[in-house]
Amino acid sequence: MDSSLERIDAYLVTALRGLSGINLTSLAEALAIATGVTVFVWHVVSWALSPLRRYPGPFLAGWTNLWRFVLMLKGEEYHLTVKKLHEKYGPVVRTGPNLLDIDYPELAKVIYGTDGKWSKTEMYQNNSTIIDGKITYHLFSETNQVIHARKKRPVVKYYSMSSVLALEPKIDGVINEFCKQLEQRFINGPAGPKDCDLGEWLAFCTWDFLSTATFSRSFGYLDKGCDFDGSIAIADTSLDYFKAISQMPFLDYWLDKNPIVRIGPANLTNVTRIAFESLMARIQGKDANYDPKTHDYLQYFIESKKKNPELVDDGTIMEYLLVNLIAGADTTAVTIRSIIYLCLKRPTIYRKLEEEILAAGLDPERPAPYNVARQLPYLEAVVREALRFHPVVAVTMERYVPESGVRLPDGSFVPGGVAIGMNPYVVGRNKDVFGQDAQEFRPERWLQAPGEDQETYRLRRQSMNAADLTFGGGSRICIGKTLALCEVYKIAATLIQRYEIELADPTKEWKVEGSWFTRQRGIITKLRLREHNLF
Ligand code: HEM
Repeated sequence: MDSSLERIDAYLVTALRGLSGINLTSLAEALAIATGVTVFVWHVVSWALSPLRRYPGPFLAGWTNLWRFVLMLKGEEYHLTVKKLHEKYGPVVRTGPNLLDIDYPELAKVIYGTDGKWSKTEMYQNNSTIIDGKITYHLFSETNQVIHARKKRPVVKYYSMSSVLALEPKIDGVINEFCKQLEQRFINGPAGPKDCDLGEWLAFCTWDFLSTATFSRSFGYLDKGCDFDGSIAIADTSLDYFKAISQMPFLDYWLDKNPIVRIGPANLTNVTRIAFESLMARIQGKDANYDPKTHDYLQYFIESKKKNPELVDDGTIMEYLLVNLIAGADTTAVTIRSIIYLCLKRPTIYRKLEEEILAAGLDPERPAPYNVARQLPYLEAVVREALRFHPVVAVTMERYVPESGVRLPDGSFVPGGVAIGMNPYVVGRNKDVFGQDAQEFRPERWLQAPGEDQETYRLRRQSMNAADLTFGGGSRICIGKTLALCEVYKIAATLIQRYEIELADPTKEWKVEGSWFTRQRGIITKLRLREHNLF
């Protein structure tokens, strides 16, 4: 035993002597070169063997995801660049070593289908939190279709039309507060009328609305008139992080999910605290904000736990609460901003919309009822067109091709495991579906044209509906679509019937930031109460 230890000892000494003879700088250089060569060879081999080699796209994108990561970091450019690439290369563009961005509306129902075969890629997984040391995914970020279905089943019915309409009194309460604040601050204030950053106020309204609909407690942005706890700004920063990191998802494990030092965007601490406090108070029967006469999502989720104890626990309820707030507030604000701004920029369209809303016989003292606003054909056309023209989500919504592969309309075959996706911005401008003027904002495209027969209109509308990915599609379609549209119709109709709205400087353009939520800034307006509202 002793002699073998001595032998190992002697061996180590010799080895160390040998190492000390080597120039450490040369060793480091050699290692760096070897690593570089290995990475290079690996890239060349992967590139040469890739089944996606035949598809056109930016040269760098075929080699590394850094191309799209950097593009996203730059901000506003992503969807515009991808659109230009489609104009240059056609319907299939390779935007990553394993990613194709396609503009084949006829495949929308296949890729975003209900059969559960096309799963989301890892790009979604970064939108997650660590709970008890474990990364936890929610309805939006869960990529496993079976687990996703298990999460969705207990709550999906609470987003149906009847459940949403049961919340209408709550929506009305927030719209009344919104109008009260606008009038006090920008119309009837002590210093007289003032310009209003309507875009910013719409965010205060939709955040307060979502918290009221979710746990009967307003965050208080409308009352305070500012992002007083910084949550709206944190949500923006988190999305900026998410949009870039989702292009190279593994980076998230070094940054946000780093177990040693977390290097990610700030957490939505205040939002999480309020959600947690509301849950605890409600379970203990001490929630003073809750009026059992009108339900809210927290109550729906508690009900779902009672009915499905094997699927829903308090942790799952927290997930449901937070995803409502994260996914539901800014998205709705972006949509209402688009409706108001895009129409105000085109006075003929705005006047037509105004005339229709003013002729609808709405009670000027109350927020527009959803069932009336939803029946206005021109408002419907404007909402559809605003979502198409300025989709809230303008990234490639990636899905993995199932094992069986898929044949594209150009005849080429894409094997299983490749990531494919469509971008609502690109597909929404497809000229075959939306017409030669797809680049224009023209709500009339959603209406029957003069002289167009009923059947032609039906088919045209059907193909536009099929290509409309503004709320995603299939089993992963936006769960909050009905809730969002109820809010959108009510707020747009109420604002237009109650106020004369003008852009403070009609020559000024808004500024669009980002692609995961194309949020806009700089919608500065002048508001005046309409005569009939001077009660
Ligand atoms: C006008 C407003 C909204 C728009 C345009 C919108 C858009 C979208 C889109 C495009 C997706 C699919 C993303 C993908 O597959 O990559 C999505 C998913 C989702 N949205 Fe929305 N959304 C809106 C409002 C809301 C609201 C109000 C809520 C909740 C209260 C919500 C909750 C969700 C959730 C949970 C998902 C993931 C669904 C799943 O994967 O099962 N959204 N949304």
